[in-house]
Amino acid sequence: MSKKEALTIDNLTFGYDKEKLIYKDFNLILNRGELVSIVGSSGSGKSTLFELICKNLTPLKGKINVGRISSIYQDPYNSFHPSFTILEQLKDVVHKDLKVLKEELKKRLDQLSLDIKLLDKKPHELSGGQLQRCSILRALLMQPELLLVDEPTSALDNIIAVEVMKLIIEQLNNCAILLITHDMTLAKWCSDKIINLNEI
Ligand SMILES: Nc1ncnc2c1ncn2[C@@H]1O[C@H](COP(=O)(O)OP(=O)(O)OP(=O)(O)O)[C@@H](O)[C@H]1O
Repeated sequence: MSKKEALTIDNLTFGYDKEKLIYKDFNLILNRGELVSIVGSSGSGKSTLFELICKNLTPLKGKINVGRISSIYQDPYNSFHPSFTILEQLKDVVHKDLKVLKEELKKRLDQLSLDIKLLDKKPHELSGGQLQRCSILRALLMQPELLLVDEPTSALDNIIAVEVMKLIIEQLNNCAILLITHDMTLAKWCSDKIINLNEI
């Protein structure tokens, strides 16, 4: 994998049932700075692709090479530990001195319309939208090479959703983004390339 590549998928073949393949000799190269959207009807294999990239599933054939990944999922309650505050959990993934982290956070909190006081709360004390913005914040602080984004704005209202997508896209200087979405307007607006799994 060259330095500019964040993800390479070579001849991926996979099906939960070997007789019923979801991917057959599927190829994808995603370079840093690119955003590729994955669209397709329900059950077409969008989440399965993320599971394969995260190595939670093993290909039947083919190879996936990937650098440091962070993910933003639809349901943020599953991605935070219920017993710790948001700040404690951000500190754990970022490995930065608290003072340095707080300086960096000040800049990002405004962009995400998040009040600093929320950081001292535990996940269940936040609304779904607030917690989703915290999961976006955490993913961005991790400085991944590949950002996996699954319907990130479904829990947000429209105005915040556009701001949040803009903030995610600003990360393109440093990393590649693979976006799962049902929203074709959003995909057309932000993607370098759209892969329709109904057509592979
Ligand atoms: N753990 C599993 N075991 C067996 N089959 C599965 C498993 N997970 C998903 N599938 C099947 O694999 C296919 C692809 O599922 P996947 O969840 O990747 O689709 P999707 O495109 O993400 O769907 P949606 O848009 O509804 O979230 C579906 O037919 C699904 O029923």
